[in-house]
Amino acid sequence: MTTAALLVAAGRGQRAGGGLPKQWRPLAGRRVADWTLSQFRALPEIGPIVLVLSAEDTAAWDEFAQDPRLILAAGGDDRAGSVRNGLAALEDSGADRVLIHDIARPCVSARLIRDVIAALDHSAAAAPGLAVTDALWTGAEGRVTGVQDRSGLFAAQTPQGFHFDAIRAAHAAHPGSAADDVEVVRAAGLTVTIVPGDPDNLKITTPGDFARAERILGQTMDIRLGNGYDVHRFGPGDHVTLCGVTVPHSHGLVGHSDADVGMHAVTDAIYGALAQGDIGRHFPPSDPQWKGADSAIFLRHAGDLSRQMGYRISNVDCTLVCERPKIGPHALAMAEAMAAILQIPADRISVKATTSERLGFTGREEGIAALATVALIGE
Ligand SMILES: Nc1ccn([C@@H]2O[C@H](COP(=O)(O)OP(=O)(O)OP(=O)(O)O)[C@@H](O)[C@H]2O)c(=O)n1
Ligand SMILES: C[C@](O)(CO)[C@H](O)COP(=O)(O)O
Repeated sequence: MTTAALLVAAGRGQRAGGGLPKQWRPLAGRRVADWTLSQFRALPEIGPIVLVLSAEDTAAWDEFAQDPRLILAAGGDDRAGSVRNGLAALEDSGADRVLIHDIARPCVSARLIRDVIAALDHSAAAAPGLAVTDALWTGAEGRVTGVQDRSGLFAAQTPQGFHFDAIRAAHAAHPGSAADDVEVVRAAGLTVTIVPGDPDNLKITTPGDFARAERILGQTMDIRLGNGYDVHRFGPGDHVTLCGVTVPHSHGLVGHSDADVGMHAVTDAIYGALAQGDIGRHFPPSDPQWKGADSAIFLRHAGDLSRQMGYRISNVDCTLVCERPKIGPHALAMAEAMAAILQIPADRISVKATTSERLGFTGREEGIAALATVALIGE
């Protein structure tokens, strides 16, 4: 079975205000759309992802066209039109099932997505619904005019899941507007299974919803910290390599690789945050192929592993401990070198130095020590 995700992101977000359409506005450190996308990307059960964009959002088209995982489709006049265009874009993708989701629901959980997929094993259509728990009134001109029986009422959420042929046929047979895709398949005579919804899976609709979504995402943020420490002794030579930068010096550093003590500490901090051992485990010093190796290989591996495990590097702080050489004039270049390897902005990396007041092995200039801390954030 191949399950596709179809994310509708072509709305203008007029009720949310704020100038920019709501899906492109920041939320807890990323854009709303990035949160939603990353929830689907992270699940191995999800195959192709269609992102439906408005023709007006030209910067988004340029940005997402670079992403090989995504199929882009143009938005329609309303949500249903956007869904139809997204389904057409999936025609040759081999998808048997599709989950249709509002990009404006960034707090969707992996649990909910999986529950909808599981329900599709025994139903051609399944969607999350929240049983209404508040009393319901009718009202006019600011006054209650009546009460409404709430029994059997549900608030509809997304992702709404369907067998692909069924939803394609239903939309073709009912090409008008509809509040959601459940309405479309019901008009085509399908039975829809209700999966328990999630109160946190709100649709950002009005300005106040941003603060609520931020609180929810803040609570569920998966943050991992790691530390790294390394030491290399001085030996003969005329330069040292520190955090990827060649610094002229009266001695070199001795090691199995290029002895880049700073980069080793940062690499170990990333492995530590991921609970994936240390450099020695991934690149054993007993293995001759790493003799004199460029430590960028180690750091790149740790950065790639972090992405594969679903974490982005939030920031890195590295301290070099030595009397000499002076680090300050090279600190920015060091941050930039490691940022290029890790594919993160240079202002998320700090390299600084301290002496040990001529105490101990660093004080006696027998070698250089390095400490590093990293923070990883689950995507
Ligand atoms: N022509 C449209 C209209 C809506 N949507 C998408 O449908 C989802 C649910 O719609 P809604 O919350 O109403 O979003 P907007 O239409 O952007 O909001 P508003 O009605 O306030 O303008 C959103 O992810 C929105 O981007 C879409 O892809 N194409
Ligand atoms: C699809 C939906 O999110 C289910 O609750 C909802 O129908 C979208 O409604 P809107 O009027 O487009 O916000």
